[in-house]
Amino acid sequence: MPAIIDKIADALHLHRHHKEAESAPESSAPVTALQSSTEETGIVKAQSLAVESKRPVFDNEKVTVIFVLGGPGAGKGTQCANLVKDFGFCHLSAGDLLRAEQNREGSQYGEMIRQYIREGQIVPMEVTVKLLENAMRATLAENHEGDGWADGKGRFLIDGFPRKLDQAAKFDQEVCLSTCVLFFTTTEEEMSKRLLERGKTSGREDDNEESIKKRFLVYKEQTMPVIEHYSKEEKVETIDASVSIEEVHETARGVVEKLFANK
Ligand SMILES: Nc1ncnc2c1ncn2[C@@H]1O[C@H](COP(=O)(O)OP(=O)(O)OP(=O)(O)O)[C@@H](O)[C@H]1O
Ligand SMILES: O=c1ccn([C@@H]2O[C@H](COP(=O)(O)O)[C@@H](O)[C@H]2O)c(=O)[nH]1
Repeated sequence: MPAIIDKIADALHLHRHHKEAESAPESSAPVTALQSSTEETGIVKAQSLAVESKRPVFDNEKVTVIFVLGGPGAGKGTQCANLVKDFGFCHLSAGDLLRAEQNREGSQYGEMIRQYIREGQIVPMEVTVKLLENAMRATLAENHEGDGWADGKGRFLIDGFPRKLDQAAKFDQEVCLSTCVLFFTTTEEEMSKRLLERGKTSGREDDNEESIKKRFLVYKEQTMPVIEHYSKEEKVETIDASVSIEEVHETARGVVEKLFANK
């Protein structure tokens, strides 16, 4: 394991394979209780102390995870916001969680995250997967109201993740087996135009020409293999994102409706 990853894993207590009992598949071996750290927010918010186990933290029979992928600026965040209104999902953007951690006072990962994001590179998966797991746990503990949230159930749109094959494997095996991938596609030219327009007001350090080029390259080299992987498992729903926001939304809503109808 490279030194930086090892250091992060140590800080997150990942070498101990902590797991919690809540929402885990019933057939698995019993585990001991959850212990929360004193920290209110951030990566180490809720660490669990449990016996070694390889099962996912959340049971995919109860917790639905839909990954949302597509190139930078394809419109993932925009469509997630629409699907939240339609279906009561909890929308978790991996990029937003990383930016929040980057800006969290006292975070030991802040500077590292900033550098990765500026370069369009993928932050070491231990950090991102732990942020997602913590956010899911916190949401499930909130007693969220609405369809799909009774009796320990939940439904999540995980936006901009997994960006790399190793993240996909880690999340599916250790956090929750994903149900499907919504894959938004359009041309690089269109994505670039949208990002540069967004960059006029977003304040994002990576909405500039230089970072955008790097993000496209990382997307092609590292994220496309994730799409190919899930395509082989017949989990990918490809949605044309070149049309208007409303038209993309109609298609996306139809896809999710079908998915829930068959669940
Ligand atoms: N179908 C569309 N037509 C035109 N503009 C769009 C469309 N969808 C999204 N946009 C605009 O494009 C920009 C990028 O959209 P959005 O932030 O949803 O993309 P994203 O895929 O989440 O980006 P990133 O990967 O960088 O997080 C936003 O300014 C949004 O308003
Ligand atoms: O799983 C992830 C997701 C994102 N990143 C980094 O964040 C930026 C911005 O992501 P957006 O989805 O566009 O908000 C991305 O370019 C990566 O640097 C990551 O490392 N891992």
